[in-house]
Amino acid sequence: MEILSYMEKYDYEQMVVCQDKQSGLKAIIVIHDTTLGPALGGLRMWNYDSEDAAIEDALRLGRGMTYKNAAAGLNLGGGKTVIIGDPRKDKNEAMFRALGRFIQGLNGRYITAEDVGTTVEDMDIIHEETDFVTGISPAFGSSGNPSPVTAYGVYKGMKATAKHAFGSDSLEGKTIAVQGVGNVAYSLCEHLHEEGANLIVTDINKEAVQRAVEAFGAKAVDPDDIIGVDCDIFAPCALGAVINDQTLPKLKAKMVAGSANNQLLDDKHGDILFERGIVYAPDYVINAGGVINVADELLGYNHERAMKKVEGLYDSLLSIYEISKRDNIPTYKAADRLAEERIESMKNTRSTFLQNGKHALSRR
Ligand SMILES: NC(=O)c1ccc[n+]([C@@H]2O[C@H](COP(=O)([O-])OP(=O)(O)OC[C@H]3O[C@@H](n4cnc5c(N)ncnc54)[C@H](O)[C@@H]3O)[C@@H](O)[C@H]2O)c1
Ligand SMILES: CC(C)C[C@H](N)C(=O)O
Repeated sequence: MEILSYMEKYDYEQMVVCQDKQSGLKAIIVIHDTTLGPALGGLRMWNYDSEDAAIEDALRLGRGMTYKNAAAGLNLGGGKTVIIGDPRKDKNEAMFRALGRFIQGLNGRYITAEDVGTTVEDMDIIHEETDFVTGISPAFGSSGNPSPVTAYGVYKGMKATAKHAFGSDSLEGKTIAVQGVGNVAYSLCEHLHEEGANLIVTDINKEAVQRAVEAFGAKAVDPDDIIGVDCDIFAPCALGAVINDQTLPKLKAKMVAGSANNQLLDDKHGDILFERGIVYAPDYVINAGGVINVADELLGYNHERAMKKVEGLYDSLLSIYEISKRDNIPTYKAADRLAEERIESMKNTRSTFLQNGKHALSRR
């Protein structure tokens, strides 16, 4: 890919390519935009098919974090890191220590946390080398694993979306197709099961499927079949770009609401959902619970305060649906507009002259 042209098109600030031969670390850190504050975004470890695929994923995810943090009202910019490798086979301590040193070298421009393929234990190792990591063990006064909080936010957001799509926020008796039952989705299924929803699940990991079948009486289907099952709600909770030209014709759900980042392959797929009357919960709004939770660490972690903000995702989504209805625009566009307006308004504030972060006359 033409990296610099892509970065120019979407106005990225920085991409750092990290290599450490001894530990096998091959990582890409992307900082998209720091207008609102340091870039906070998770660390994904995935067995990418190619370096290009990893770079593209890091770039897309980093930009998504700018929008997520802005829409969530956080004073944080957006960034992301990916490590190329199989999280089940290729992890070692030195790899995360090496990455921690690269992150420390950015001097606070980027702060990391968990994403697909990484755990609290990995963050604890990174923490040996840098302060710029969140989601570490609660023993350090940190917030721990963000996944259950992300799941709670998705659950609340799903209820708000159901209110808009079906006229009631009850999920009792609704059939919900869940794609990927990993950390976030398992916890989401607990909430949905408790409320009386019928679950259909899939995963490329058979053990994850079995766990959900046993715990929630979920029906299991093959990964290729999940998109076309008869259901009320499709919940993408695996990887990105699942709403695309191939999957859209098969989709039977009335709404799409899940934890996955970058669910739309392209904006045009959000337009098609809107034209078909399928309510789409903008991914970076509904899945912001985790980042809201880890961001609270920067203030001195307070669980109640963080959860109160996560509860607010219900109303944030209702406001987005209101704008979408009023202005007859797709929901993803309504969300983008809110995020972009916040960033633009702060750009102006940031342009006020300060010398080394201080008032110009502060040496007197
Ligand atoms: N962890 C968080 O707090 C958080 C916060 C916001 C967004 N997200 C996003 O939510 C999604 C899930 O994150 P997670 O932390 O639960 O990750 P995870 O790795 O625990 O779970 C993802 C699951 O998806 C499965 N999967 C991958 N490809 C699949 C496919 N093609 N079909 C079916 N299943 C597939 C994996 O086997 C895994 O079980 C990701 O897109 C992530 O970026 C996570
Ligand atoms: C900061 C982390 C909790 C980020 C999370 N993986 C997300 O995509 O929002």
